[in-house]
Parts: sequence; C-alpha cells; structure tokens
Amino acid sequence: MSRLLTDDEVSRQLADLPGWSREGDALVAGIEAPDFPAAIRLVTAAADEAEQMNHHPDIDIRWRTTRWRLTTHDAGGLTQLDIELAHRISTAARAEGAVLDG
Ligand SMILES: C[C@H](O)[C@H](O)[C@H]1CNC2=NC(N)=NC(=O)C2=N1
Repeated sequence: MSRLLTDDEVSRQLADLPGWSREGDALVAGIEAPDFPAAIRLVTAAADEAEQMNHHPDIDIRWRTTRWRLTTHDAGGLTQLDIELAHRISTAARAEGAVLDG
C-alpha cells in the first residue's frame, strides 16, 4: 500500500481528481469554502478521514481558503494513500459547497 507510484500512475489518477495537481513529491490543491466556518468544518472532516487512514495532510488555512499538500513521508514520495486522501478531501469539500481551484 505504501509503495511509490510511478509518474504514469500519478498522472492517470490525477485525471480523476479535478483541482489537484502534482508539485514534485506532493499533490496540492487550493480549496475555497463559502466562509470561514465552512473551511474549518472541511478541515475537521479531513482530520477525521486522515486519522482513519493514519495518513495526514499539510494544511494552510487563510480565512476561507485552505491549501493542501499530500505526500507520504515514510515512502519519500507519492503513494496510493495520497490519491485516496485527495479523493476524501474532495468529497468533504463538495459537502461544504467549497470549490477546488488547483
Ligand atoms: C507512525 C505513523 O504510522 C506514520 O508516521 C504515518 C503517520 N502519518 C503520515 N502521514 C503522511 N502524510 N505521511 C506519512 O508517511 C505518515 N506516516
């Protein structure tokens, strides 16, 4: 589960993750929520998913915009865990009416 993905595997799976892009060894996205409480609810929902997965995002919070950075520190790059967490964050973002803007 924690083997590094090939470049092809990453780009093929990114096609199903609108708003996410690759920056070196990480997947990144900016997500704009309708307001600050919605942004914090999104962070809380993502925290629950991250705990379940034992896989944790780096998050920058600025008013209603959150920026996300996913990588697998233990493996030194991108694994399927990052792809899975990106999907879960996107689902939580949609539930809050937030917009992913890359
Ligand atoms: C010991 C523990 O399972 C590891 O440190 C987990 C915790 N959360 C993690 N989160 C992320 N993003 N990458 C990891 O390699 C990682 N490792």
